[in-house]
Amino acid sequence: MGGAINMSDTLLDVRNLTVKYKTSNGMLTAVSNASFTVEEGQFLGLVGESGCGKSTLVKTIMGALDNNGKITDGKIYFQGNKIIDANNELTNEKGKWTDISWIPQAAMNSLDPIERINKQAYTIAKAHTDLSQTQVDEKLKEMFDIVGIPKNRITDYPHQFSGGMKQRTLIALSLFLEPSLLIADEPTTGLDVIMQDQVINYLEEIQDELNLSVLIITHDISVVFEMCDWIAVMHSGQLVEEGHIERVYDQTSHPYSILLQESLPDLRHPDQELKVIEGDPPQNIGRMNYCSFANRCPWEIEECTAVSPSLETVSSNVEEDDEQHDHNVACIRKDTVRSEIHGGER
Ligand SMILES: Nc1ncnc2c1ncn2[C@@H]1O[C@H](COP(=O)(O)OP(=O)(O)OP(=O)(O)O)[C@@H](O)[C@H]1O
Repeated sequence: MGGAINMSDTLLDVRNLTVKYKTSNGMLTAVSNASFTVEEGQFLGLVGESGCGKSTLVKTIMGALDNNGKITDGKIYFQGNKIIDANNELTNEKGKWTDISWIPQAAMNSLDPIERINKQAYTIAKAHTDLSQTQVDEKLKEMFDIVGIPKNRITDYPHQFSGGMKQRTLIALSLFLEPSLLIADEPTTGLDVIMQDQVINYLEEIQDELNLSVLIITHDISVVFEMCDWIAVMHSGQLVEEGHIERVYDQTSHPYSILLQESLPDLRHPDQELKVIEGDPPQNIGRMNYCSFANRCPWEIEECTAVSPSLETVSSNVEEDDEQHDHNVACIRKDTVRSEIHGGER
């Protein structure tokens, strides 16, 4: 788990974002009224099962939404500047691409197999900077050092690396232009446990050495508990729980997060019996004026299908102004759920 961070400036600020896709069945809501921030130096883990809208959120931030996708509400700010809103207006395009670096899902396969790594880095650099090949090589060597690959291997071809090394090469390639924010989509998926561990360790090292902010997108809540300072849990387009990792781990409060935690192996409790989350998320066609988890939720009552719950701070036993311990949950039954699960701890 990541260490304590110094809360300072807000780097990324996503406010009330709703993104829809035009489909043959109507407008599908992929992200509904989502708000969250990434602070300087923070590791935020955005977690949820396949199809919940994680990639849509990231593509929106990067201005890379599919053609049939549209922001219907909300705004995104980066370093205080609005970079995108419902008019798809991009106000800071050049800055955005060098300050935010994105490793898309399955990006390992996007490394060009017939081009040396340092040449690929030069191609990336050329699009944004005036750096020479020699300057690129120097920067890349520094990054190879941080991710634990010998510097002299910057001239290798991708096929000369193992899966974990390729993933770390991608991290190096995404960092050598010194972005403020790295967005890593499923950085450990498809790697074996040892390589997953390596990638996690190197990302932690990067946090220490570069004071970088990282948004990690994953379906694996244990990866988030292992390496992030903050967590945001998403279910079928809605952010359902978010907060400081320690609080969310100790007092998980949204029914989906509770079941998600019980459905995946927990590195701290390897003997725990795994449960299955029954049912499927709804097809969010039209307005989302309901809780997307209602039809799968053991605590569901009629009202859950009649309102879209917003994130609200849950009671905590720390000082009220201690922002680092914020813990927000979008569930109209959160008090009942919390008292059943955590009893007197509330
Ligand atoms: N171009 C598109 N057109 C129509 N629907 C789409 C499109 N892209 C995504 N969707 C739908 O939007 C919803 C969110 O998809 P998204 O890819 O953002 O989820 P995800 O959480 O990233 O899933 P995964 O982890 O499998 O990539 C899903 O219901 C998906 O089917």
